Amino acid sequence: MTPPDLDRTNALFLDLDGTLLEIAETPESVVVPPGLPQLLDGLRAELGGAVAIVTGRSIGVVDDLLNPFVATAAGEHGASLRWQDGKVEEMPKGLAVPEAWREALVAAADRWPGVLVEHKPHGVAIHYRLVPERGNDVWRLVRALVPQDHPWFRLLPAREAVEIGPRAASKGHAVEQLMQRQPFQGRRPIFVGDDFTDEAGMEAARQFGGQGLRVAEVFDGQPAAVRAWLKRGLELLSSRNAPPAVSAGAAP
Ligand SMILES: O=P(O)(O)OC[C@H]1O[C@H](O[C@H]2O[C@H](CO)[C@@H](O)[C@H](O)[C@H]2O)[C@H](O)[C@@H](O)[C@@H]1O
Repeated sequence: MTPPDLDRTNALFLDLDGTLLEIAETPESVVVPPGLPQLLDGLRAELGGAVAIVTGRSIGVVDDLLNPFVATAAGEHGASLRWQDGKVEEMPKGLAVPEAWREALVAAADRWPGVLVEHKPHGVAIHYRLVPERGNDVWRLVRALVPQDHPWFRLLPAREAVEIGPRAASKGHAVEQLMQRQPFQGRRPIFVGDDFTDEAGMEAARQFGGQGLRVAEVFDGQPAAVRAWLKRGLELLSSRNAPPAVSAGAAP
């Protein structure tokens, strides 16, 4: 499948890791390609503001990574939502994983060199990319901590990681929320993602008459190809907006 040409009726919902950014060995070692913040800013200007980052990262980390671009964003898989006017909503407010779980994960990471714990305001991720052979131990531990029927929290499989986060949060719900307000309302959403948690975002985009694009299927698994598509999209949108060229000698 080839990705669609962007047009002015679109809204963009973009996942970060594995979609806009190449996967790195650790969460901190991702590299933001030069020009990406400016590319996102240009798209936002051409799409009347309708560009959102929908990610598992916290919104604070998104700001650090994409600086100086300050995104409309859903962070922690939809547990927090920042609207275009900068207002942040937490869903549900004040809910964070129990300290005892964080401590158990940190203690395990101390015992298992290479296993990393990433704390977030609502949730926590535990990564085993550096030591894939620890994957089973990590999963056993988180399953013991978080019962399947826990009323508030649930496990989310991630790429060489597993996360514990609020049960009520989902990227699909985040897209639904954003689509109900300007500047997204009434547009045709395109959600681009690479991971299990992105599927709900893609489904929500389809429900609103748009598309969900899987990086593996549409972009050969390459974030660079996603960025190239966005760059072409920006050129297309800007050229359609440009005043018609006047050839020499033509009437003004
Ligand atoms: O929703 P996303 O924007 O795709 O974020 C999902 C998680 O991405 C990060 O972890 C993943 O990327 C790391 C850097 O490339 C990689 O080292 C790790 O193995 C991946 O699981 C991030 O650290 C998490 O907080 C996000 O939830």
